[in-house]
Amino acid sequence: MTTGLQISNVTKYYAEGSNRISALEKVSISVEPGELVAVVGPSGSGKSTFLSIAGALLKASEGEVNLNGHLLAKLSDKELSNVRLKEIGFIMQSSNLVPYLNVLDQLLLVKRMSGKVKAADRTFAVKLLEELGLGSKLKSYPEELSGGEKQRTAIARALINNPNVILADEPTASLDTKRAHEVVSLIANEVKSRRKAAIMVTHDERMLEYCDKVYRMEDGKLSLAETTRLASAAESGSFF
Ligand SMILES: Nc1ncnc2c1ncn2[C@@H]1O[C@H](COP(=O)(O)OP(=O)(O)OP(=O)(O)O)[C@@H](O)[C@H]1O
Repeated sequence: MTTGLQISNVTKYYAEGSNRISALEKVSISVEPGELVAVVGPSGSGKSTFLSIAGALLKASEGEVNLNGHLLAKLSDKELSNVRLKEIGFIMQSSNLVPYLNVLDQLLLVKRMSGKVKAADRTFAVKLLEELGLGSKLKSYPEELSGGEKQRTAIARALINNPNVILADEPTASLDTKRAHEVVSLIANEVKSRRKAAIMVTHDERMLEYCDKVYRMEDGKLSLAETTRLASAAESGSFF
């Protein structure tokens, strides 16, 4: 079975009155297990549309998305929601934690949504939280956590169902530099050690050092950024 994420020639049109605007044009990318790729690009270039299609939240107008061996266009709505729950871990800009659940229960809630919570699930949740430096915070509520701790809880929550694909949308948007490095290096470690295929949309050039490849989205077209161009552009601040 093919694993990871393969997106081939995906085009997305939005209807706007009688016009249609094309938000993505023949976008192709392949992300292997254990690989973390970044997607950068200006506002309105198509990054959110791209991540929504990769995450089975939006259907492509043309082209093919193969997620972990599933051709998304062939799945029913029920099958798609199952794929989102069990095979994709989403990490968003803000951690979106449930205010009245403690850290451990944030993870167990996700397990509960996909079936009964077993003793092994609880053990795995504790292990993940310890791995992410939250071993002493299992019983803490979101309001008692720092921004970085909240985002680390969100990373653990994204991993609790052991998905093969991780999609992160600006995961450092609400963090200071130190916390941002902490969070992205933890994402990179989990991606490597647990062999996830991961895409991170980011505006934050400081985070690119953790990524295996950097792609640039411009006017709905995705291209691999050349390392040399990237380094010099990031230095001059012209890349974003
Ligand atoms: N639901 C929609 N209906 C019509 N047009 C849309 C819709 N969603 C996005 N667009 C348009 O598609 C293009 C790509 O938008 P998208 O949100 O994917 O860009 P983005 O790179 O994520 O931007 P940002 O960095 O500001 O979040 C833009 O021109 C946007 O106006």
